[in-house]
Amino acid sequence: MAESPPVVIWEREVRSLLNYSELIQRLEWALGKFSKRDSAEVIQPVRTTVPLQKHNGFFGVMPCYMENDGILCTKLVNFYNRPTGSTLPSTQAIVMLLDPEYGNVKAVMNGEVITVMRTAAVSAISAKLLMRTDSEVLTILGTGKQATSHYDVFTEIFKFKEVRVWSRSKERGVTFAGTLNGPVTVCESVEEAVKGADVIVTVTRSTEPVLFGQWVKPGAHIAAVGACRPDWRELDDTLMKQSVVYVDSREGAMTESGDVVLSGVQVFAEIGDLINGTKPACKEKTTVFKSLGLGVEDAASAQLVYDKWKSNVM
Ligand SMILES: NC(=O)C1=CN([C@@H]2O[C@H](COP(=O)(O)OP(=O)(O)OC[C@H]3O[C@@H](n4cnc5c(N)ncnc54)[C@H](O)[C@@H]3O)[C@@H](O)[C@H]2O)C=CC1
Ligand SMILES: O=C(O)C1=NCCCC1
Repeated sequence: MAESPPVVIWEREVRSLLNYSELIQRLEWALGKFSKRDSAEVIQPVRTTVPLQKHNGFFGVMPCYMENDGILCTKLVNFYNRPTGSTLPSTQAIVMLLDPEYGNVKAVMNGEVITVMRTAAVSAISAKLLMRTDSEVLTILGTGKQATSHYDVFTEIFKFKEVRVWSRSKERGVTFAGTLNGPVTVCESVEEAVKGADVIVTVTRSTEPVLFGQWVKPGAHIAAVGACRPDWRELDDTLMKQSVVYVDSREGAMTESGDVVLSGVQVFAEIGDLINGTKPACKEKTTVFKSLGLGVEDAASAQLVYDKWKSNVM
């Protein structure tokens, strides 16, 4: 019997099928499985990245197999360091869900929505586990797509008294603030934005440190999302060295994170270790969660989209 052609689930539909509360649950489940290093649970190599030198970008391939759950998936993602003012997209992605037994592609999905939402949801998981319970001030550095998704999930699941944003251009900061569903303070400098902040999200395309340890309040939690190449930085050595460092994947961090590799710090634990209860959450210390993005996050998110799509059509 010939298999059916893949279903195509595109941007608007993916967005309508995903919500942060279900996504967070699925991602906690997936990250916990990932950190068990049990090949029947998750096989997920570090992303293969091909440089697109001529276009100042990278092509990433992110496969993942969850045997016990029958989930086989890959994401193809292109990401670029576009010059300021470029109108070309900085990230493009598709996610493919396959049948592990038959081998066919079951679904092809828009990957940009999955990427922005799952990344923000994982940062929110890190904050749930690592920020102090009395946290009041959230700062977001960067005003792109990830800044929006991080604002959305952090304000949906936590109650901050103040949210601050910073962009290299004040004008962009003000424009960005106008797109959000709530009040934010637009700051002139990173130092002003992070002074006294309890939680700091870095979502820039910078390749040099933008956040310096001397400005960060002891005990703050930092979700560091940009700088996904081994020679790129968002955080300086001082901040890395004064923090307890958590990552999504140890192998990924040692291969892809300039903040980890170039500062020479030891990774303390994976977020999945916290979820599994095999490593402690050092909430009283300054904590950095270095996020790079994992195929297992895309696989869990895509399966959620597919399950919900199927339940709608049946
Ligand atoms: N950890 C993960 O799982 C993922 C990480 N990323 C990374 O997150 C970062 C943000 O992604 P998007 O919001 O999609 O990008 P975007 O292009 O939509 O926004 C980037 C932001 O960074 C700012 N920026 C650019 N160069 C800068 C510099 N030198 N210093 C300070 N700010 C600068 C831009 O003005 C803009 O506000 C990127 O580095 C991207 O590669 C993206 C997807 C997943
Ligand atoms: O996980 C992802 O997807 C990405 N991570 C870093 C760079 C852009 C895409």
